[in-house]
Amino acid sequence: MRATLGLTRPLVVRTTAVGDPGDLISRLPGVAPYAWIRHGEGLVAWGEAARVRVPPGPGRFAWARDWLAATLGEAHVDDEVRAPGSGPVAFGSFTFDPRSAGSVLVVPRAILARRDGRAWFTTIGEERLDTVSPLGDPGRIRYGDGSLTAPEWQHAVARAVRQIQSGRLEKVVLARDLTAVSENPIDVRVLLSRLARRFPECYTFSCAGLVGATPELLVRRTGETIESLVLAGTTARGTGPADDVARGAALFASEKDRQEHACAVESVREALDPLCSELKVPEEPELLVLSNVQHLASPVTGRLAAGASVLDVVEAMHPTAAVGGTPTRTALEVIRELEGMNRAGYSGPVGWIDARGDGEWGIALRCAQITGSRARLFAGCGIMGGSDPAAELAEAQAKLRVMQYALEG
Ligand SMILES: C=C(O[C@@H]1C=C(C(=O)O)C=C[C@H]1O)C(=O)O
Repeated sequence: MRATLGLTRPLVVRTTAVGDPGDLISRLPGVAPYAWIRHGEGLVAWGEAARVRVPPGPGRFAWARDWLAATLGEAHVDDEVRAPGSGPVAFGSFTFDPRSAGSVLVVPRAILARRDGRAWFTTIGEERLDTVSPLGDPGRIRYGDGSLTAPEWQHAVARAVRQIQSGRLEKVVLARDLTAVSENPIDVRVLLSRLARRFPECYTFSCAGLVGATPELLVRRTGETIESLVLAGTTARGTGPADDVARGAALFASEKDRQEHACAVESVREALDPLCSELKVPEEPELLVLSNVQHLASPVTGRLAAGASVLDVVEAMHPTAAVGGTPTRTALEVIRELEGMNRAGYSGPVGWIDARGDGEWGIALRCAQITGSRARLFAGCGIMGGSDPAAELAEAQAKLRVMQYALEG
């Protein structure tokens, strides 16, 4: 059930305060990096003190929680920082579909972190900071169709629209994939630095080969406080400032996008309400402008009623209607029927949790699964009764450009 990778048990963990480490990503020593960075703050990590595949099924989050409790609970921890993300941390990626294999939790051997002007370094066993290997450029990239060609995917969108119009469901998110092969092996660190530079307001992440920059925070838990940023409703960036503003205004005025957004917000409210003594959901969304697209966004905050860890909250929330649909169960069926692919970790929860139960988890969007010199890129769109398949394809392509940029520079 669990791999100890040659380390003695219990894990011996030490966190020490360090001076400003500079750019966190440039401190990653080599292959298989872990990362969670926004505006230059967050965690980078490497090595594996413990790693586990989480078995698929409805009880997967509870299983992961038990594994974590057993692994981190018995650790000997010397933590002079005592902040969210100090001491031992597990990075994780869960598949979108509870039936799919591929969910994983990893406790790295070394974690370098910065938050609110403090920096620290956590080690499990003998790990040092000084072994950065040279970065490798992926070279030329060749793209190929994923599971469906563009016309096939548009056809799937049209079928979803008909199902919505017939009353089977209200909203469904349909995604597509694209394959890429690079000339040289892909150095994840190169992708991470490009993403963090171009999308500073997104969460640039890396966990077990799943790499991306997501704008969507599923949940951050800091003690009793939780925060979430719900996104749904998208338009392209304009050709200039005036066009940008006009497109943003049109997004706000679009009945279809407002309704699509309302479905996502409602799903988050329903999931969080039973866990919270206080929950603030804005009445009106705001606009989140990224370098490739603009989204309707609703920042939600809450106070947890009783001792739920961030993973408990993730369990209650996933999948929100930002990536599944409304109603959830029917949307999952329609996704399985129409998408023709396994989403794997795309649109699943990705993030980290510490031994106190604090952590940050995003929805794995604008991402790719990287294996050697191959990448599988993903993007999806919320489909409503009034959706136009060609417009949805264009939106998916705009979202795919995030990872195309990361690969090509
Ligand atoms: C599904 C994706 O994005 C989601 C869908 C959105 C939409 O349809 O408007 C917007 C943001 C995300 O919640 C994706 O990026 O792949």
